[in-house]
Amino acid sequence: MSERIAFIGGGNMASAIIGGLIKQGVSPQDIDVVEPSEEARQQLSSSFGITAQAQANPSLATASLVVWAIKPQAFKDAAVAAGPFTGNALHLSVAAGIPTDSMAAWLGTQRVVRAMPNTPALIGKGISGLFARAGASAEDRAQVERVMASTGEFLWLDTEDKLDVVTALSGSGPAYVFYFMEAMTMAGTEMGLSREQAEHLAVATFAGASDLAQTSADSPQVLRQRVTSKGGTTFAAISSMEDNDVRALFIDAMYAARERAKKLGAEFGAA
Ligand SMILES: NC(=O)c1ccc[n+]([C@@H]2O[C@H](COP(=O)([O-])OP(=O)(O)OC[C@H]3O[C@@H](n4cnc5c(N)ncnc54)[C@H](OP(=O)(O)O)[C@@H]3O)[C@@H](O)[C@H]2O)c1
Ligand code: PRO
Repeated sequence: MSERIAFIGGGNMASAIIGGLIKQGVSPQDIDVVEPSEEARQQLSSSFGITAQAQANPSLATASLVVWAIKPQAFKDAAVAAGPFTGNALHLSVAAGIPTDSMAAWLGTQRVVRAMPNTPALIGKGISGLFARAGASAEDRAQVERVMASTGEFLWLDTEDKLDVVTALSGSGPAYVFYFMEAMTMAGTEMGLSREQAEHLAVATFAGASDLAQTSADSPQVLRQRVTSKGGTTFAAISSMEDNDVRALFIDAMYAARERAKKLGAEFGAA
């Protein structure tokens, strides 16, 4: 990758992608970042040696790819500020909800792709859903794949609305996993383990179970059944969860996340 890449927004997700690109051999000198927060600019400088700009400026015109890594709420204003300099670039957004229709209208180009990554991207173990607008060429898609591969796995979606589902599942998903880790740690501590012991056991359990699910030919359901001896301890725990409708509540929570993605798009994507 010898092309220049500009990031609009230099926070968590931008840093995860930039970290992956630099590990892949991209020079920090080929990366521009627009980031209004001084603290975030300092972080980019100390982590990656990148001197970020406080606002959009004509130097963005040298970028062949612009990555939009800002909150949906800030997208339109940022697009209006940077759009005049980026007309010739391919645009890749990681923002939840904001539709490519809006981006195409704000930026005056059809070369728009959306990605929904997740924070394990920070260690190259993310997974992203990707959707390309019809105006993005095969080479545009290939360029996006090269960038997103630096953060982990990716899969292409055939319709844009499925990105909201990916957002609810794997985009927000790490938070669900951490939430369960927190609950397991809390329970283990209440029952007499030290906090460190309980957290260690919870984190290692998720890591081991995830590796097992990834490498096994069996489904998560079968793997769960293998842990669950009839009349045993796991059976007691799973029965308690089923009696309390934990599965249904969890599914409700994911619908709430998808709904929020749609609302963010409708509210902040309005042209
Ligand atoms: N975090 C995740 O797990 C995750 C996963 C998938 C997708 N995403 C998406 O990624 C996007 C960014 O999320 P994030 O977690 O990286 O947020 P973040 O850490 O808050 O980073 C966004 C950065 O953009 C800056 N910003 C605000 N207005 C700007 C402007 N006009 N031009 C340039 N930069 C501007 C913010 O500065 P201030 O703080 O000063 O406002 C902030 O530093 C969101 O749209 C989110 O939906 C996030
Ligand atoms: N973080 C962003 C949010 O919570 C998008 C997916 C993960 O809105």
